[in-house]
Amino acid sequence: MSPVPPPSKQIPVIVLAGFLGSGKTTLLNHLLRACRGTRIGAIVNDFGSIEIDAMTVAGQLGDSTVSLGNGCLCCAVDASELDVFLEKLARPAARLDVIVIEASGLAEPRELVRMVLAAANERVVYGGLVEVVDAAEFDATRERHPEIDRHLAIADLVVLNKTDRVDGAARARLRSALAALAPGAAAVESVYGRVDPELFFDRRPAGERVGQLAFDDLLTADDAHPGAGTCDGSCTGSCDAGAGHPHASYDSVAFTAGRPLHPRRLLDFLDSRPEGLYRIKGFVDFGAADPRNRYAVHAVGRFLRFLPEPWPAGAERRTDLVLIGSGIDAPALRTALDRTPVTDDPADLPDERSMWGVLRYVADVPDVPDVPDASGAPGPAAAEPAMAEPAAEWTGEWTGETVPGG
Ligand SMILES: Nc1nc2c(ncn2[C@@H]2O[C@H](COP(=O)(O)OP(=O)(O)OP(=O)(O)O)[C@@H](O)[C@H]2O)c(=O)[nH]1
Repeated sequence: MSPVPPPSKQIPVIVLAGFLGSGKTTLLNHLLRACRGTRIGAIVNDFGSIEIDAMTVAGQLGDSTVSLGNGCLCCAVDASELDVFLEKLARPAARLDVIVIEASGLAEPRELVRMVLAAANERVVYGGLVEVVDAAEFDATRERHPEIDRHLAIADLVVLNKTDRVDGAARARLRSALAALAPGAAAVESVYGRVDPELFFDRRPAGERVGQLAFDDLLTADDAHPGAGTCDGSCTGSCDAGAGHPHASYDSVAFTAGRPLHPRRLLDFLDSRPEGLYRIKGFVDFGAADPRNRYAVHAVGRFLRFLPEPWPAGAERRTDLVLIGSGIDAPALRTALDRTPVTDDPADLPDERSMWGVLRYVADVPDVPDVPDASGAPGPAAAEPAMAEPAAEWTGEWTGETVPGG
């Protein structure tokens, strides 16, 4: 009997990687909003026990969004878990054109790529590795995590994000550093992840670059995950199986509160956060201090930003935060956070002025169009952002540029 031929149309699976806070979710949100009829399936692999990224991915996508939950996909025993999710997304009824896996900011992209390549599902094909780089934090991150060089070396597309946070000279320097680190990869700059979606939907960079990242290379790589096969995939960062991965030395703290937080006390907590606490993300309920809005909070390094957005209809009023850092005292952080909710003491009720500290970190949200279509009109999906973002002009112009040396 002859083997069953693979289906004619295979769905590219793109791995979207990048260090903590580099802008992966922002970019994925942009793609989902600017897709113009292209059907995208998203797999969000979050780190920490609350799935903040899954909550922020635009529109929630219903059946098309699969969050892998707590832990790091790269630690899964084998690719079977990923296969289950890919199977679900690749079924013909879902009619997807592309699947994007947003890796945890601490995932080892090589492992994720290997898993996609090894996927049993014949309806999917590996579509390339996109590495998002935070222009403002790149040097510091690279110092702490030299393995970033290894990630860039296998990238098919490098997105130099947050270029609004650096000047022209720094941008040029970063571009040439990335050219050396990611030879052969296309490079593109962006602000708030606003890259041309065509880069993701119509191109299959890896297919055209056989040799850069071949299946065999990955299977025989001698620097493979030393602990692969020993972790159940539910690690929260202290798992030994991840030794050698960026997350090996990281811990996460998940904090949930049903009571509103006191703005002043939360600000005190944030202003005094320890150096090693690299990333904070989530949603805050300030209760009576602003009953209309919940506040998305993002801290990356010393950068802090609050983004108010109206509470979704029917959403439970509560606070969910994930804190990720290295060398952090998790119990002490939890104790400090436990002190931030408002108490029953009437004198403790926040007033209007209590919000001033928070408002210092709220960005203006000018009304700018998203990536224009061929007619110059703003994309239709741009009208309904799921998460308020400080908007910025799209500067992620596709240059088709291949970095010298490639
Ligand atoms: N100034 C500036 N901020 C940005 C840009 N892109 C993203 N951000 C902000 O950076 C923070 C982190 O962005 P995310 O998209 O959540 O980053 P991430 O890589 O998904 O983060 P992890 O899931 O923790 O790894 C958020 O506050 C974003 O609004 C940008 O181009 N410029």
